[in-house]
Amino acid sequence: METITLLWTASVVGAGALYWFFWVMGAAEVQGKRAVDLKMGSISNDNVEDKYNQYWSFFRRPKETKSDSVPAFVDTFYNLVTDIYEWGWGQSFHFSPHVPGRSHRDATRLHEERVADLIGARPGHRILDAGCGVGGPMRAIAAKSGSNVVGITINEYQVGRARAHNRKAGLDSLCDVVCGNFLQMPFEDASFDGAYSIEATCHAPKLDDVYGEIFRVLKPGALYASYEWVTTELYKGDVDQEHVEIIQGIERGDALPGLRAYHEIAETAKRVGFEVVDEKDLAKAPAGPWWSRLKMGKVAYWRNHVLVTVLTMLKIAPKGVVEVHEMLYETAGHLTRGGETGIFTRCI
Ligand SMILES: C=C(CC[C@@H](C)[C@H]1CC[C@H]2C3=CC[C@H]4[C@H](C)[C@@H](O)CC[C@]4(C)[C@H]3CC[C@]12C)C(C)C
Ligand SMILES: C[S@@+](CC[C@H](N)C(=O)[O-])C[C@H]1O[C@@H](n2cnc3c(N)ncnc32)[C@H](O)[C@@H]1O
Repeated sequence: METITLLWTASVVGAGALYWFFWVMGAAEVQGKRAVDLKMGSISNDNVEDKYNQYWSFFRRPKETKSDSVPAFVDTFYNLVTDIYEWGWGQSFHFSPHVPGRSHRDATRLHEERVADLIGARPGHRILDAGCGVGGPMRAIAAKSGSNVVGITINEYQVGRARAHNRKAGLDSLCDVVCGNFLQMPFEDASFDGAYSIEATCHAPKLDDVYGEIFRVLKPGALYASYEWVTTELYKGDVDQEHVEIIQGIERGDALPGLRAYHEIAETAKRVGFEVVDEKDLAKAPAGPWWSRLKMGKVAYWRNHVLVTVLTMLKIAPKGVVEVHEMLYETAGHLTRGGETGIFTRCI
């Protein structure tokens, strides 16, 4: 009798612990994805490992990537990482300056709403989001400004996720999402009243191409704001091997065909026809460090590693997820070092 009671108690406690570990702790972000729901975008379970290996060999030497193939490999990258990003970061795939006393969620929203102010978005406007992810920024900007936002992403899986989130947030009448390449957009000339891109155009092999397309679809006089990833004047790739490793680590783990230098952004914008009204390094004071959120996540990363390993062993998550997760963990280290050394920043 006692043994039965003991076994019964042990199994109830065990089941409770498993439930807590996978479902309660598994929801890394409030309202986020759960570990048991991790898919690898539109890649079938049997192909995840192969796709990851193909991605990895393509981006091993980022500056040598073939321009024409970049969008296809960026698409593969987002098939591999979209669910992990949503699970561990939320619906906005970008960094935000740390705001003392405010949560990450608030800081993210403030950073997104700033875009609506910068481009003067208002009700009746049609605004372009070039590289929209699963639409965190588009929902914040549409809700704040009342404008209609049209997002474009190269990744079909993200289109489905973004549309589902838009419906759930009751914003589907203001937010629309299309699958396409921002280097050749399926939009008429002069058909938008404003545009923005948040940490997305860094995926373009040539910045001229995507800026040129955005300029084409904007009405004359309309405003465009872009949050960019760049190296700073402190980056000394010709003499400092550690600098090279950090920057290549960022490029490899984020599907970037080569980071640009800070000064190239405004130069390119002018070259394609824009007038540059303002530019800023988003890491400079009074902005708090954008990489602090990455540093604080160490315990969560370990828990996530255990979760993906166990789920792969149980065949709930596809083979290859552990490798993708490890790649992201390493990338987080390179991004943190890039921020701390000041050789890498985000600018507008
Ligand atoms: C703009 C881009 C993406 C920026 C960030 C949203 C992502 C960059 C690195 C990602 C992450 C790193 C570590 C992951 C962690 C190991 C895992 O357990 C949970 C998810 C991470 C925190 C993940 C989340 C998104 C990033 C911070 C690029 C692609 C241009
Ligand atoms: C880091 S995510 C940022 C997403 C979104 N701006 C956000 O902040 O949540 C980069 C986005 O750019 C998109 N992207 C990259 N290259 C693209 C291309 N050639 N055409 C369209 N979208 C692209 C990706 O699919 C992804 O949605």
